[in-house]
Amino acid sequence: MIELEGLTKRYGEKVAVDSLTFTVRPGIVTGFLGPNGAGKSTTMRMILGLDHPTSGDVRVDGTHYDRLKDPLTNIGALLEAKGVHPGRSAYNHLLWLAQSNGIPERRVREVLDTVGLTTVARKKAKGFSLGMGQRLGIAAALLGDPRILMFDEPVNGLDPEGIHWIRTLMKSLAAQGRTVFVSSHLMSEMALTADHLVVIGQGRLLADTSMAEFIERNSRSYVRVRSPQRELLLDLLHGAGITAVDGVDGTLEVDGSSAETVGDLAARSGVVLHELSPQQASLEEAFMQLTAESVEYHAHTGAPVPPQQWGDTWTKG
Ligand SMILES: Nc1ncnc2c1ncn2[C@@H]1O[C@H](COP(=O)(O)OP(=O)(O)OP(=O)(O)O)[C@@H](O)[C@H]1O
Repeated sequence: MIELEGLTKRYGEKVAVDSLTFTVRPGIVTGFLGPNGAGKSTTMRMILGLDHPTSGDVRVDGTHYDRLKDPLTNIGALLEAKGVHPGRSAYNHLLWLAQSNGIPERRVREVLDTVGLTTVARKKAKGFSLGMGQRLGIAAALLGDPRILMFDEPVNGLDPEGIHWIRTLMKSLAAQGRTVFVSSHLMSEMALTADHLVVIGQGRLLADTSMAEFIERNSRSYVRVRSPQRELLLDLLHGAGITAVDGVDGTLEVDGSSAETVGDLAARSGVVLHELSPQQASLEEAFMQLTAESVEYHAHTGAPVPPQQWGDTWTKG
């Protein structure tokens, strides 16, 4: 479990992390989302004791990180896929980490196998691709068999097979009862991986909710209808008190009504339909729109969007 309480980090005038209070629980994958510069990496660095909070507190399984004995056996983290001496092989990098944390050498071979780097284990890290570097970072996080795992943008640089692999890995680690905390700015990726979401914007907490609740609140569902008798259909819908708006290519988008209701209504009046399909707007669209709005606002006025405003839009959908 990771517990944050009023966690705050200022860099001069800049408030990078602003009074964050939330708990990351075991047994599930918790996604940590927010646009670029929202404060995700700074928060993760404070969890690992790499940055000191200006105020507030953060605990890893009830203890401050710097009081953990052999920290790799409590919490494993992938922060950025650098931190590896370029002249050192993957094997030696992991061996060095293992020895400094009291971890047996056989574990090095196990994690290399888990991440699929066994065949290149003796190659120097400087020849590694971005994806291989990510896998090595993940191997290091797994080395101490920790109960808590934290990944900062783990799919960066991975190909589709690699993305699928890390998604499956995170879910299986959570299914083993571990705490899995993973940051991303990609809503679509999180929708496939996370059970719970913590969303921040400009350092502040905007949402701390289950994925199911988040989807229900933020994805718009509607029925797309296409008819050669569009005006007649519109009159029918309005007459029945059903709202429809213009969609793409002459279609209508009907909110708050089922496909069955619209189909029955049209059939009773002999209106021909060429399409009748339930639609669900993706969470990625909602996330991109909110992010884009905030970026655009910055560009036009130079004034930051108050995080609460973003949060209100976000949570009310
Ligand atoms: N060492 C530092 N000195 C000054 N400002 C910093 C420092 N580290 C981070 N910041 C600022 O704090 C804010 C939060 O940055 P952070 O890297 O935590 O965001 P992020 O959500 O991880 O972004 P990204 O998705 O782009 O990685 C940004 O405005 C960043 O410029």
